[in-house]
Amino acid sequence: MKHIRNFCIIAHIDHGKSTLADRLLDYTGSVTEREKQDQLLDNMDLERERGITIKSHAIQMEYIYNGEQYTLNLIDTPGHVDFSYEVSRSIAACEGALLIVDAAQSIQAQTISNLYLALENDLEIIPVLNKIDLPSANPEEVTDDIVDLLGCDPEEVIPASGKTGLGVDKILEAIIERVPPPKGNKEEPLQAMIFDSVYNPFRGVEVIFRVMNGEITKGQKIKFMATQKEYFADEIGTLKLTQVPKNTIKTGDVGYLISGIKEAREVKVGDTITDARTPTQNMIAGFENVKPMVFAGIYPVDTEDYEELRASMEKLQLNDASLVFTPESSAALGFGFRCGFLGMLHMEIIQERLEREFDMTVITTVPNVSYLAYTKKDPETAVIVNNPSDLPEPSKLDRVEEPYIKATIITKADYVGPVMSLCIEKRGQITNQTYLTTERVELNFDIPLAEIVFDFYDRLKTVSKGYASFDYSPIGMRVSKLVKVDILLNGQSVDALSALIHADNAYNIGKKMCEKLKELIPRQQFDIPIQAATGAKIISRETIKALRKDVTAKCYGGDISRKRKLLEKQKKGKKRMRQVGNVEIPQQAFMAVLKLND
Ligand SMILES: Nc1nc2c(ncn2[C@@H]2O[C@H](COP(=O)(O)OP(=O)(O)OP(=O)(O)O)[C@@H](O)[C@H]2O)c(=O)[nH]1
Repeated sequence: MKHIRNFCIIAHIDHGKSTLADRLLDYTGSVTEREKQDQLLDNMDLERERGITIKSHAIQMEYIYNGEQYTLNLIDTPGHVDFSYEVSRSIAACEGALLIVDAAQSIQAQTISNLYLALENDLEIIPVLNKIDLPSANPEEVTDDIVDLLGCDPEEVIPASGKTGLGVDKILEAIIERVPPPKGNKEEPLQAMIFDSVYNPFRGVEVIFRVMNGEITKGQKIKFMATQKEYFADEIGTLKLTQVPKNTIKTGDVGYLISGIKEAREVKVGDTITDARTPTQNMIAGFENVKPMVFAGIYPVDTEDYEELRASMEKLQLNDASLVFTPESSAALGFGFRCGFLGMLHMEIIQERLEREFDMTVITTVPNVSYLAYTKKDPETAVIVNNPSDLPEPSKLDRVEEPYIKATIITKADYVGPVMSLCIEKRGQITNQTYLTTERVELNFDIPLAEIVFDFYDRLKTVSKGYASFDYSPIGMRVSKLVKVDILLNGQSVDALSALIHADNAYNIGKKMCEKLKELIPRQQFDIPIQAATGAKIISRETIKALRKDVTAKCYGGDISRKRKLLEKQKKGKKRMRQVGNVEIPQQAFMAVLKLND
């Protein structure tokens, strides 16, 4: 155990985490030339394209220092707020963290929020000043920022470059010297924490764990404490670039486990693995069932594809336990599913995977967060509202609660005004404002999750000209005045277009919705009135004028190739249209409420 070091890398997005991780692997000789791909740790196609480490993995390196061999387990942490629970569990599996700060960008919101997580878990922090090769680097200033943030000595900050490899040796030295070896007792019953799982269609779910106490042996009968399920440890081993099977994984070490688990749902990140016969009495603290944060309806474009969509979603769920769905039906869209996602990025990923892996074209409805409603009849029992149509009638409603988050924003002093206005427009309450330097300010807000999951980040980028970084964490439910805004097309209410909106904004948003839908819904042979309503009250109205005859006439005569192009364009456009009553609605219209400020 004395020769094991478990560490993770925490950084703001794009500060060079993956590049530096690759360098560490290189330097310790953990990778052969052949195995070198440009971003070793990001091996899912989608991840690579987006440049975001979606799933955390672990990798083991061997390093000889002062004549002694050390095992270094690098535990990768996902870089997006949607996956913050996984980050917290990965951090809990370590004793130390490299805190990487870009020498040109300095400290950003994610640097701070990840740092807090690491400090809560008592990790030893090794500050790394990265990208010092950049001409725009500001090493002295940024070192001062780091010293201020951590209260450390300037000498503790390691200057480095993932690009040139400078400083990598110093980083490895610091990991061995400064990060404490794992504690734990090998005589105690097995107690290991699951911090990740990977789905393999041939071998079943691969569980990634860190042994806290005791040890795990191949063939041992084990139990997962949260799910109460028992398995045999068919194969265990350590994670190098490939899996290396072993007979035991000892106290303090990190490994993988394969035991024929077919569904990702059976493996819960944060759960404790123990021995089935002599179980530990203590589950590792911090286990939580991950809860979806954002809900949306997913419907097949073609109603006949419903069963196929169900089969595809079930397959997706096998390898993505955080995706949840229940059947629902909509008067406008027919049969589909109400799906729960960890966040907007997760939702986009699922939609994209449905298209790529299953060739399903789907209509997604306006996403919403999960509310709690209490009725006058039973004001103690919460009704979970994941769909606007689940909201009880206003006359029966006692109160509604919505999820709030604590937001951390770091920006330049020049943009404090616009950033504050944006937060206030989004119903945020400022709780703190700290000048990190004379130039840079940290702002804290309590703000409803519903206001930030959609377009907040884009708006923030615009008002700060890109000089703002942002991160958040949930802080619970608060009472809120919410109303359901319905949209009527041709006098008919289209349930899939309804949205839950704060009462003070209902009129404004209803009006903008009508205007946006007028832009998005193609003109047809007849006038289409668009109305927004709360309850029986119409709050806004627009009309899509009927097509004039001579517009269609354009399709006749003239150049044949042009006509074909036009037809093709129409066909493509059709792909994501839904006929509701006698009105054709394109996919964008179902998302209109998200694009009101475009
Ligand atoms: N000049 C210079 N560029 C670097 C250095 N390290 C990383 N980069 C570049 O910075 C960008 C981001 O690097 P990544 O390693 O992907 O950053 P990351 O923090 O892993 O990003 P996420 O995984 O998306 O959070 C890439 O374009 C890298 O080529 C460095 O030391 N010097």
